[in-house]
Amino acid sequence: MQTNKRPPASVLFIFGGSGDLNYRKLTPALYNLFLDNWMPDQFAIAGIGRSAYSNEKYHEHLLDGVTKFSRRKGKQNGHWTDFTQHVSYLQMDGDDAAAYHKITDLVKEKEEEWGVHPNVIFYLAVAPQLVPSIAQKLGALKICGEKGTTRIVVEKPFGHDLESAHELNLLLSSMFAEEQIFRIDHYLGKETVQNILALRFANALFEPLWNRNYIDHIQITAAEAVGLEGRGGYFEHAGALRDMVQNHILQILCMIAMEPPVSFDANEIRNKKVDVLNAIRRITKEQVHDFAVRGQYSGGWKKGEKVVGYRQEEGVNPQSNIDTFAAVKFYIDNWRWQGVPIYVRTGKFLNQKATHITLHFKQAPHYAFPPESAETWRSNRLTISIQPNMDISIRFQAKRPGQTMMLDPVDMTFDYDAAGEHAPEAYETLLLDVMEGDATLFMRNDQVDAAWRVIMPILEAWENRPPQDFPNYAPDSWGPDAADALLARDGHTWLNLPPTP
Ligand SMILES: NC(=O)C1=CN([C@@H]2O[C@H](COP(=O)(O)OP(=O)(O)OC[C@H]3O[C@@H](n4cnc5c(N)ncnc54)[C@H](OP(=O)(O)O)[C@@H]3O)[C@@H](O)[C@H]2O)C=CC1
Ligand SMILES: O=C1O[C@H](COP(=O)(O)O)[C@@H](O)[C@H](O)[C@H]1O
Repeated sequence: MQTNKRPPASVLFIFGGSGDLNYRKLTPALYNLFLDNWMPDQFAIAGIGRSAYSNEKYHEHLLDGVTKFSRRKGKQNGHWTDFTQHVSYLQMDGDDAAAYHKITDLVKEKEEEWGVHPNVIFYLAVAPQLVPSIAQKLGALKICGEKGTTRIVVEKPFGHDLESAHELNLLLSSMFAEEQIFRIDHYLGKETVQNILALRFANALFEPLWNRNYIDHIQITAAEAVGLEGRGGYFEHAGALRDMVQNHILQILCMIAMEPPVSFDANEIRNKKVDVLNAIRRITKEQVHDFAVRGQYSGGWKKGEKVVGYRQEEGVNPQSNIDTFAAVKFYIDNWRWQGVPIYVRTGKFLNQKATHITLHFKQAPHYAFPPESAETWRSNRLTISIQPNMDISIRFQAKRPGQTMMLDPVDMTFDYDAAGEHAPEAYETLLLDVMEGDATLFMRNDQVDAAWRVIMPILEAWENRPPQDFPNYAPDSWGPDAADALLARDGHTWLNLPPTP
């Protein structure tokens, strides 16, 4: 085991301890932190839910998730019993204020056992509508007065729209100081997303080109090959624009477009990011049609298997107008990005899982090579692949070997997978940051508000104007034709990278 500077003693309460997020992501991440020797010397994790579990059954349930979803794929499960010494289950209803003594009792017990006052972390991995009720009850607990040692982690989506996000922010800040509130967006914990800052600001090579003088347009794709995976009840209240664009995609856009930070202080990074969100040109409701495209998948075939359409999924209204695909063209009105379109798209049941960002460079001002080789002239681009590939690739023109001056596009690639032996999962990084109290990779209240402000006109226009053509894309495709038209109008096409072998 490596020696790490580990966080102080901590008790972590996971509301939603019996839920999907904890099963798939949180416990596998915590177990990996334990295996990599990042967990504190003294720690306790308590899963919370209404379902009945003995500690033993709870551990079995969690081990199943670890075996299926951990990046270690079941390897090193031999240390599981040691890990579970720290894990318990508290059966309680988050709406029942009288049950909250179970929390203070456990904290007291650990305090006595360890002889120190531990950090207390409340992770709210529950449906958004439960968050205010739980947060209110937590705020009333005596331990929540311990500024700095008590933290609350709130999962996305943060609110349902600008107004509800604003109300939730008010509620949380009436009980917790801003530095105690961790609004999570797991994309910010992804290694390759964090590497955007290193690429841009640790190298003198790219920054001089990173602006409207050299960049023609930018594309951000966050395509998913999976469908709803049983989350129909949630998705019916969300849709792709709320689920992915308002948070993950806008956060990536901020990292691509932000000005160089003076330091890596959490507030400095967040200030620079919020500047980007505030500079995004507001689309008026009347313009939405020209700037945004929505889609919903039909039934059909996916990799040889018959699948139902969105409207036939469990928990979905058979006449649902919810978007399972969204594409938007943004402009950033500032000196760096004026006039550079930024196209973003996301969707369920698309052709492949692929998240990548591409900066397409402008053509060289004069082409002195034979016209036969001009076909691929436009191909200078820099691609940052977030997942499943983790790499950065630069495409440029090179001479084709031979006696004639013919050019071909070639790629020079940095493979992040090969460099970092065991890249931590996003939730590992973020949970460790919470235990350490580092909020750099979390959203501040004004960032959340600003992101909602960007998408509100689109949401409102879509809600007021029901789509006439849903369902409008087939599973395994790249979304509706209108998404291609959005770029074609500007003379561009979406970059669809070849699938991972
Ligand atoms: N699943 C995922 O991959 C992702 C989820 N998220 C977010 O995480 C949050 C949780 O999602 P997910 O885990 O999928 O949802 P689930 O429906 O799987 O889990 C919900 C959890 O909430 C608990 N719960 C519900 N009502 C109460 C109550 N009154 N008191 C105490 N506990 C309660 C449930 O436990 P019980 O029924 O036992 O009471 C269950 O553990 C959501 O905000 C979601 O958007 C974000 C990113 C990815
Ligand atoms: O937050 C969410 O993200 C997942 C996609 O996450 P990824 O890390 O697998 O790219 C998405 O499926 C889900 O709908 C959304 O709520």
